[in-house]
Amino acid sequence: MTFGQRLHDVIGARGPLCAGIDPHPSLLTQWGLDDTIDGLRRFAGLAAEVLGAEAGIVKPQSAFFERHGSAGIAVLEEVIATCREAGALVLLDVKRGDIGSTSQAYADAYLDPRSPLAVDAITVSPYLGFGSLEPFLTTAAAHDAGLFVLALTSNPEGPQFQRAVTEEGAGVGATVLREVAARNADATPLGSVGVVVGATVQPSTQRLGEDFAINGPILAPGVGAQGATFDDVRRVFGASARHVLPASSREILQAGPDATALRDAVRRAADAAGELTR
Ligand SMILES: O=C(O)c1cc(=O)[nH]c(=O)n1[C@@H]1O[C@H](COP(=O)(O)O)[C@@H](O)[C@H]1O
Repeated sequence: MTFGQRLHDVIGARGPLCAGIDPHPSLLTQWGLDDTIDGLRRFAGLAAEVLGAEAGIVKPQSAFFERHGSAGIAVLEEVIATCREAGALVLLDVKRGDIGSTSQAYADAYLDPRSPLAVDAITVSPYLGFGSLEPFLTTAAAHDAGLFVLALTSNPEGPQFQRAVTEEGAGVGATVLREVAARNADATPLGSVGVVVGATVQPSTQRLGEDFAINGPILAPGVGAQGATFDDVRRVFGASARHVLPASSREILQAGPDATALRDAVRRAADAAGELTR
């Protein structure tokens, strides 16, 4: 079953919320935990158990695990397993992208089911050119995994490059959207190649040819801590909002460490996200 098919099914069953697991040191402190491997294990363990049982998609942020070294990566492996056993798809946020031969090694690390870090999908960066993503695209297709290509990111610095115009006269972000749409042509019910477009972006650039009808999923981070709301998702994406995975990390996680409060927070977010598909 392709990633697009699995995603379509999980959205039908649980809704489109993408709940992030970002073990920020400040959140560990807020949960009464130390910024140590033990603190990370307890934080991420509870988050994976609760979010994995409620959200359709869970998105661990790799850097917050990597900063604890190899023991942190081992916790990430446990988080991936817990979420998948609980029925969620795991989208690992690693934002990889390199020359083709190196990208192949990254693709093997995250998309080949034989790897201990294999997940359902990862985030990738097209800064080395869309063609540099070919090893990711081929490997993802071979293993029924998914990709989310950065297009118009949620951070305020993004437009400097992403709204620049290429030699062909299109916006850089629009070019990413177009390339992804071509990859998803003919896929049913949903393509396996997604894009990242922040829920915070200003919908001012239709003149650069941005078209969100990519026949694939649109990851929209920025809901909550970065100031965007679920209403913003509807406003930014219009008719394409039903293919959007609104993503929120800190806003949900700060409800812990009480498991019931955390569960309530993710359910509230999942309900609001579900409204977008109606
Ligand atoms: O690829 C991402 O996940 C991502 C892309 C983007 O444009 N903006 C963005 O915030 N993210 C990630 O989404 C998460 C947002 O976290 P919160 O701001 O706490 O909800 C972080 O892990 C970011 O690294």
